Amino acid sequence: MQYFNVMDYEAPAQARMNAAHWDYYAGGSGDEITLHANRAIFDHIRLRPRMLVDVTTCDTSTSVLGSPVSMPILVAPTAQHGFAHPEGECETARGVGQAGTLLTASSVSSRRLEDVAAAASGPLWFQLYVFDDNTITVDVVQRAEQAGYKAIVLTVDVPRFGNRERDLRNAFHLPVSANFDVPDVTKLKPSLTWRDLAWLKSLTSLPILVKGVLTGEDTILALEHGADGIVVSNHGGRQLDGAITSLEALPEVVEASSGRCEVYFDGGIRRGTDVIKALALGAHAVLVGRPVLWGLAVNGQEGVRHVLELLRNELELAMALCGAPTLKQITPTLIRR
Ligand SMILES: Cc1cc2nc3c(=O)[nH]c(=O)nc-3n(C[C@H](O)[C@H](O)[C@H](O)COP(=O)(O)O)c2cc1C
Ligand SMILES: O=C(O)C(=O)c1ccccc1
Repeated sequence: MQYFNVMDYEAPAQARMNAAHWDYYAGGSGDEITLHANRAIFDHIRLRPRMLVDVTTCDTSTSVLGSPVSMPILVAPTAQHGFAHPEGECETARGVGQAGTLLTASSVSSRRLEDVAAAASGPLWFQLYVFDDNTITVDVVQRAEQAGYKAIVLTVDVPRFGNRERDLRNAFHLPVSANFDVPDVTKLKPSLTWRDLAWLKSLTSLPILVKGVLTGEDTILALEHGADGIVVSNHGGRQLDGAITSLEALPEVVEASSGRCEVYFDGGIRRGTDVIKALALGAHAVLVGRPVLWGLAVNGQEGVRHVLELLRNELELAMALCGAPTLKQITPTLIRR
């Protein structure tokens, strides 16, 4: 089997995995309208390439909140990598490190955050879910800081767990996280508000990104409450079905941020040309969720590395064909109005 693009990993990953675990990874909420729209929207955005620019070398390297990475393509937090590989997030971390980029480790993982850090060779961010018991948050944030994670990514689009009908049909329940002793990880704190961001900031000196913002209004609130970065995301179509796609939301978030913080993007990235479109609309970098899990399931760290390397090579080619040999040259003029 040869893998020419990241989609080539999807069916082989499904074939290797338990069916209920596959559905958990693949699925969205409700009618999966937002899940599908996240992909479809990219087809409606067309590029305006420029010609006769010297593209002998196209440089994909950048830095994210100060950490150098080989490409503006990071790994999104996804729960329970143990469904895809016995070594779970430790194996993912090895592959991500080989690709020279950054892993956002989920709160809800098969391996402890300290073990993931020990396996990593590149920078890490820690994704935070807040549960009712504040002592869990205090403990996990301090441990992440201690273990060398470079930022906290607070996910704000799960006041309640989305309606994942595939999981209901499969009678699938998430196992406990290796990180903390919470019996039901889907019972997040529904009373969480912007004011808790200030409390979170008091717990750590790490920068805090807010993940799951889809409006200019919330971008302004996030910045007012001390956010150091935004991740535009609809949670891969797994929370509010019918929510706006991340790509549609991106311009208003970028505008509302008015250059005060780095704006990140996730949802539906499967091609280098998807990356260039998100960057042209103002994303500093993108995060990739499911394709990394496919690579992990098919071929462990090597699969993770290859999925990321495929995207990097496609981005590099797209830069050349757009006449944008540096990331700085990827601007809104690349997008048809
Ligand atoms: C199986 C799975 C588990 C996820 N778990 C988390 C999580 O623990 N925390 C979080 O903030 N987002 C989680 N997400 C959302 C991803 O971070 C990301 O927003 C989304 O997957 C991006 O879309 P993509 O899969 O199309 O690239 C999860 C997504 C998937 C598919
Ligand atoms: O499955 C998810 O998308 C997810 O983000 C999540 C939320 C709470 C617990 C475990 C995973």
